[in-house]
Amino acid sequence: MQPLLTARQIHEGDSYTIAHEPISSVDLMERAAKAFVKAFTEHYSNTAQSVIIYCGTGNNGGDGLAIARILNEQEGYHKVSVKIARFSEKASDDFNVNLQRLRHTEVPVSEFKTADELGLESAEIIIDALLGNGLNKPLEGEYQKLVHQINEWKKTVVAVDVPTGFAGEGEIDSEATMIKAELTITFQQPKINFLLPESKYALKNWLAVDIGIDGEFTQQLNSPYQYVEESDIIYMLKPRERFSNKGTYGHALIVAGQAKTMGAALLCASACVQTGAGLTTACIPQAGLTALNCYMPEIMAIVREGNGTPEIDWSKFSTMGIGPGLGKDDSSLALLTAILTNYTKPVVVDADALNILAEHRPLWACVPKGSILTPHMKEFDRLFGEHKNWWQRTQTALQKVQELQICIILKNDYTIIATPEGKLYFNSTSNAAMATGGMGDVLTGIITALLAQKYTPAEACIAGVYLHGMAGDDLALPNKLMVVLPEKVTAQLPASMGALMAKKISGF
Ligand SMILES: NC(=O)C1=CN([C@@H]2O[C@H](COP(=O)(O)OP(=O)(O)OC[C@H]3O[C@@H](n4cnc5c(N)ncnc54)[C@H](O)[C@@H]3O)[C@@H](O)[C@H]2O)[C@H](O)CC1
Ligand SMILES: [K+]
Repeated sequence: MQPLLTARQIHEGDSYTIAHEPISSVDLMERAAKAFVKAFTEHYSNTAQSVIIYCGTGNNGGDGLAIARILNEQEGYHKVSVKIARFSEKASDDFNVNLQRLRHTEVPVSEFKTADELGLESAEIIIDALLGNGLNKPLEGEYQKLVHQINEWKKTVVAVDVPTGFAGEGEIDSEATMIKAELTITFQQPKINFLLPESKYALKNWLAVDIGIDGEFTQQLNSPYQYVEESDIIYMLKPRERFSNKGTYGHALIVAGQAKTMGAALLCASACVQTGAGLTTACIPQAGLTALNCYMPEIMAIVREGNGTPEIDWSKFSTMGIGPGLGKDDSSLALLTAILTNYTKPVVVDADALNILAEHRPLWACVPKGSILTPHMKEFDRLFGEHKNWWQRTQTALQKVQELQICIILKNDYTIIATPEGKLYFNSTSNAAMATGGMGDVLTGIITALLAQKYTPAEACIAGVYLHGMAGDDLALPNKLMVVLPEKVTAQLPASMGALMAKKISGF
């Protein structure tokens, strides 16, 4: 896991690294500038392009000055120039050192005291090194004017560490003034807010470059915010053992579907099978039985007849996934109530089952500890009330998982998993080609299968969300697909899991 740190913790990480590596702060800045330049030149390789670097007078500006020198002297970008915004008397020491160094190069440097002094900008690329992680209030005055001006030019902007005016954590005000950057090259770790949807106002793309901040130190800060990486899933993944049989991998029950929404049940149950549950039974309406048998003969059925609740032998099942296409009528309510009052092991609650929960608060007390709720944004707000922004949702999720002793999977680009230990895990796989109906049903099937195979609820969430996104990436990215259907993701799962297991066996 990569810990995601707040601005203050990032600053602590810098100071610790400076003191204990040891390295001087100006050398750390040089390392950061070099890492930025390496990524920049990979993306904007035409050295004949004109590049202007707008610098503040703090350390973000200091980075900008070092970047200008390195681009010019080491990378052959001869049309690099620098403009310094002298909006305050203050300048950091490392800014001053780098200004002296830059004066020994051919890079033209000019300064301005007000945004009005600027004429039209002729450079093709703007590097934003005005303010970084030191932002301590929304932009106003000259900074606000300057950032508006830069955005109006509609040039390609590449931000150093964070787009100026964008706060790395806390509520994002979509009305606030911030640089709109094509690419943000950030140091060491994505800032927490890069992973929330409102970051789209300032960031189109981002990438993180390693600048050698002490990893042991940042781990022990025990941040509640974590970024899930491939190695975490490889570590968690359990092999299929010799002499194992279907009983080894659990028996999952998928409670889903109505006559007109059988697709959701089929997608969910088939994903459960493909993720390796030893046995999968689907509790479906009579009308769906033929479809189920034709779609995937591996799945067994418990048939719901009319509006009655079927007999279920609770002891037979390792876990249950409930909700896709289930509907919210009285029979669905009765079925969900029967499950939650009779079954005590962790279950996965999705879709219509979440909506039933939202409308029947007394049922919440019956949700088995360790259960997993998988809402998208609207379902989340139906359950826990309206939220103005995603930061608020993350904080509510943190609070609710501890209160109810459950896990919550809040679905999005970087799906957020909240666990009862008070952690938020941000997933790093998936892509926009996967944004189609039915994808959530597949996720529920995957997570149910992992619970059946004795993964802990937190592991089932973290690994399930990762594998779901990974299968989608494995299909969409190499083949440049615009759209990936849930059924294809399901079919891809064994191969994607197998690829991770092969890495595990070969020691990565
Ligand atoms: N590990 C790392 O990530 C490293 C980061 N580096 C770079 O350092 C900056 C952070 O530098 P800092 O000097 O702390 O802050 P800024 O340059 O972002 O800001 C300077 C200064 O500006 C003032 N200020 C804050 N908000 C406002 C505002 N809204 N209006 C006006 N003035 C404002 C405040 O006084 C700030 O101190 C980080 O982003 C990286 O780019 C290091 O180079 C290496 C290690
Ligand atoms: K910046």
